[in-house]
Amino acid sequence: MPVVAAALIAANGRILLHQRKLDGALGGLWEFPGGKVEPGENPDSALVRELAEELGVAVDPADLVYLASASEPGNPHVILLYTCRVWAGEPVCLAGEAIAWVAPQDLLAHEMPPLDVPLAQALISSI
Ligand SMILES: Nc1nc2c([nH]c(=O)n2[C@H]2C[C@H](O)[C@@H](COP(=O)(O)OP(=O)(O)OP(=O)(O)O)O2)c(=O)[nH]1
Repeated sequence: MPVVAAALIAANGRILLHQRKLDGALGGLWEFPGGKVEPGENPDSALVRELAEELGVAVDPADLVYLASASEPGNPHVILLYTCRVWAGEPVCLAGEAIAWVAPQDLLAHEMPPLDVPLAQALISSI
């Protein structure tokens, strides 16, 4: 089951993390915003939709740059991480518990779901 996620990278180098709702699956953990690819969608269009739903921003699929994927034994989900440096609108928290702009060196200090950890490491290595 494909899941797509984005590292929004601001001009000052900070990266947006999204805190999941406290009461749901993986509650309270900090992740890269995104979600499941629905039937009939391709990964880019799913991520554009999720970023609009979760953050209220408009992203051009051409500004999504694939970076890395993560999966784990026994879990049907595979997460594809894209970076994005261009969007329209100021991100706000529409669906989760909170958002935060985090310096790269502080990413791993945030408690993350398991698959977001190697994605964060790949991101840190890439910038
Ligand atoms: N970000 C993240 N998601 C994970 C991990 N492990 C894992 O099973 N997942 C699952 C939880 C969700 O079912 C799915 C991510 O989708 P989501 O819950 O954020 O987005 P969504 O809005 O499309 O999903 P939903 O509310 O309809 O269930 O991936 C992980 O390590 N990180």
